[in-house]
Amino acid sequence: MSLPEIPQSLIPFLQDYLPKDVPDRPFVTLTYAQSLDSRIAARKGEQTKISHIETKTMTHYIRSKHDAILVGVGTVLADDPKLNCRFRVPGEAASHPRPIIIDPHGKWTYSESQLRQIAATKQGKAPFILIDNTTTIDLQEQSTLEGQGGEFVKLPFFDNKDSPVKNWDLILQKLNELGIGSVMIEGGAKIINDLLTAPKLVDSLIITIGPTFLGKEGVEVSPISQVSLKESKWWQGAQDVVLCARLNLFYTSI
Ligand SMILES: NC(=O)C1=CN([C@@H]2O[C@H](COP(=O)(O)OP(=O)(O)OC[C@H]3O[C@@H](n4cnc5c(N)ncnc54)[C@H](O)[C@@H]3O)[C@@H](O)[C@H]2O)C=CC1
Ligand SMILES: Nc1nc(O)c(N)c(N[C@@H]2O[C@H](COP(=O)(O)O)[C@@H](O)[C@H]2O)n1
Repeated sequence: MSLPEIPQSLIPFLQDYLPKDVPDRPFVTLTYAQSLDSRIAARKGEQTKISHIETKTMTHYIRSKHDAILVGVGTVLADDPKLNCRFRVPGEAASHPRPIIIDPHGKWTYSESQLRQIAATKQGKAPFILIDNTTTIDLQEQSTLEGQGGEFVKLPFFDNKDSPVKNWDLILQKLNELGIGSVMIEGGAKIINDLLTAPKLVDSLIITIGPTFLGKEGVEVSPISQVSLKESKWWQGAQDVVLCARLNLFYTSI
């Protein structure tokens, strides 16, 4: 499916929040779509459409500006996503980000995924799958993945079981070594909640808010502690609003 043109007013609106060079790690954009009651899915393990076609196109425009797109294993298991870029500038080739999947225990089977089909048909890139050093890799899976240009990448995740931020330092350092200059992090909830409290690691925050309540069974985004934002601004579309902001280093109370 190809997407319609992006609303022209979104281009200047997003400009200051798109990747630039940052020292020693990739530029990090945290971006997702949520309901009015801060849910990103209606139920655990379920994919829920929140974005209007306008803001979906925006997401793909943002994908086109990043070297990589990262999600957790909970998201690939629930959504079986494509993680490619379906936004086209007329006359230009597609600019697909590299999918990065965090799957320390090796729970996801790449060969059965939609991502495999996407890579096989050159509609996107094969992923880099980040697993723990101690996790055994299935040789057939490895051969399928590597044959398409993807990789299993080992990291000592389990050494930092109680410190998601330490793991994020490792992840971003590894992406830097892999030549990734910018990464768009789409979720899911665990990752978003962790990163909302890591202002030193997140350069831009872009949230789409749709006019819906997903209810108490929904997958909630709510960081463990208070988080305040700076440089925030809003865009109003036909259905959704979009917030661009940056994370404040310290919570500022009134
Ligand atoms: N509306 C939206 O924009 C989006 C919605 N979603 C939804 O979110 C839900 C999935 O969210 P979750 O279940 O929270 O899963 P998740 O996608 O955040 O994955 C969590 C898992 O990833 C691994 N992981 C993540 N960070 C790690 C770290 N720093 N170190 C080691 N391992 C790490 C762990 O195995 C963890 O259990 C799905 O229902 C999906 O549809 C996902 C992305 C965007
Ligand atoms: N921007 C946005 N709006 C929604 O309504 C969503 N449910 C999501 N979900 C994210 O997009 C991924 C699906 O990507 P593909 O279309 O398959 O490429 C999904 O895995 C979530 O990360 N995003």
